[in-house]
Amino acid sequence: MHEDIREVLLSESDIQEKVKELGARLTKDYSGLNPLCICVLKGAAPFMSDLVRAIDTDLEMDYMAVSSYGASTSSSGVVRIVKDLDTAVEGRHVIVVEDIIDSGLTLSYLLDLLRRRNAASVKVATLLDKPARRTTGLKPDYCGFEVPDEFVVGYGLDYAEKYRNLPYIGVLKENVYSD
Ligand SMILES: O=P(O)(O)OC[C@H]1O[C@H](OP(=O)(O)OP(=O)(O)O)[C@H](O)[C@@H]1O
Ligand code: HPA
Repeated sequence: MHEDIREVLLSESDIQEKVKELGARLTKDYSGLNPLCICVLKGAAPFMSDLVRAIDTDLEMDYMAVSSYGASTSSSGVVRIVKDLDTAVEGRHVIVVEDIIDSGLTLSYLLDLLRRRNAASVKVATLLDKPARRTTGLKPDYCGFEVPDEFVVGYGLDYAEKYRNLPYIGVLKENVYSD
């Protein structure tokens, strides 16, 4: 285990088992629909990469990067597109793939945008959901795990760009924040 981690919340095998389960549900729901899976960079990249390999039907992949104006997404709710999609979403069945939904503001913005672009359907698949912090009415359609109101890292999730490569999800030791 990494020396900065206080506690592992979800082990590598917990995550991989859940990814298989979500992949099986998505296979059933999207067979024949050629869905467009949209990865919200950077955090969702490991989940997206594992999830698409657990989906056994034709699909396409695209990537979007967003960032908040000013202090933080959670306070302003204003989101800027840093990298837009290469694919036209009009008429497509879209699955937005996220690592975590916290306040829900990033996703609310993205869902609005995709609906305005006339996607045939827009659903959300997230590995983690932190409902305690939600400021919007947003609920994921496919969710791996609910997590408590703690800052989590690993499997794509970072603190100051670190820990994204951990194969598990954990909570940092207090001294990491003060160092
Ligand atoms: O529900 P919210 O409060 O909007 O928070 C969730 C968003 O925050 C994280 O991204 P972040 O902006 O940290 O970028 P990253 O994926 O590049 O780490 C995460 O990947 C979600 O996109
Ligand atoms: O708990 C979290 N960890 C990392 N990034 C995040 N972005 C929103 N919530 C989190």
